[in-house]
Amino acid sequence: MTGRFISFEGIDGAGKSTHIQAVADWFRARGADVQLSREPGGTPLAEALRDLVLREAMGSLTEVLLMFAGRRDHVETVIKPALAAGKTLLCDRFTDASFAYQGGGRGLPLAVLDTLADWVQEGTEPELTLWFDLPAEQAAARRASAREADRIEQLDLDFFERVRAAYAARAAQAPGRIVRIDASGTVAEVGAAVLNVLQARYPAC
Ligand SMILES: Nc1ncnc2c1ncn2[C@@H]1O[C@H](COP(=O)(O)OP(=O)(O)O)[C@@H](O)[C@H]1O
Ligand SMILES: Cc1cn([C@H]2C[C@H](O)[C@@H](COP(=O)(O)OP(=O)(O)O)O2)c(=O)[nH]c1=O
Repeated sequence: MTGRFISFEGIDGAGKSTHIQAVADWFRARGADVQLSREPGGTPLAEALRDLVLREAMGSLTEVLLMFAGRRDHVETVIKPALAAGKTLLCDRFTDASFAYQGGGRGLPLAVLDTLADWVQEGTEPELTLWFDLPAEQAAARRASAREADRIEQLDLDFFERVRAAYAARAAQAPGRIVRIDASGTVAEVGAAVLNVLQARYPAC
């Protein structure tokens, strides 16, 4: 039995977390065994690494190695077993975030990221990625009224525009997997766009 692996991406404040629960409800209403997870994090070890990476000052290469170290543990101990058990695994961020943040934002060479992704994922890849796309300025305004900024969220608008551009480049390379959601509308409008994608993608559900 092989489950479904769906990831949620976008710059901080784009609205991923707001919509992931509705997607879980949509699949559950259709009989799926849904499991939610997130990166960085998703296992006790990876959550400990998340605390470090979002708080401690470090270089870009250290940052990406910690992201992929956590991802390896997550893939091995959570994602692969969930898919083997036929579950629908919804993950708040996955490897596209490393290409966007550490590749686009920090400027690390994409060849390094490709190698890390090959080693760490061993072919485990989302079948669908919902990319919540929003201008950096609008995302920053949403974040400002919602929460205190962590180490990465404190970076400037230019950083987040580079991250956004890197997501766009990833989407252009994987048009069958990554679906862009215009996240600039109201919560209801964005939610409707998400449901449209699900209905088109899983008509038999
Ligand atoms: N479409 C929207 N319009 C206005 N505010 C929104 C919208 N979607 C989410 N928000 C708010 O913006 C903030 C960030 O949303 P969140 O879902 O946490 O983003 P992310 O998980 O992508 O960082 C939250 O306070 C949320 O309530
Ligand atoms: C998975 C991943 C996340 N990140 C960053 C994006 C976010 O700024 C941060 C934490 O992600 P996230 O949990 O989505 O933050 P929030 O719920 O506060 O929006 O980690 C990377 O830089 N690289 C990665 O590979």
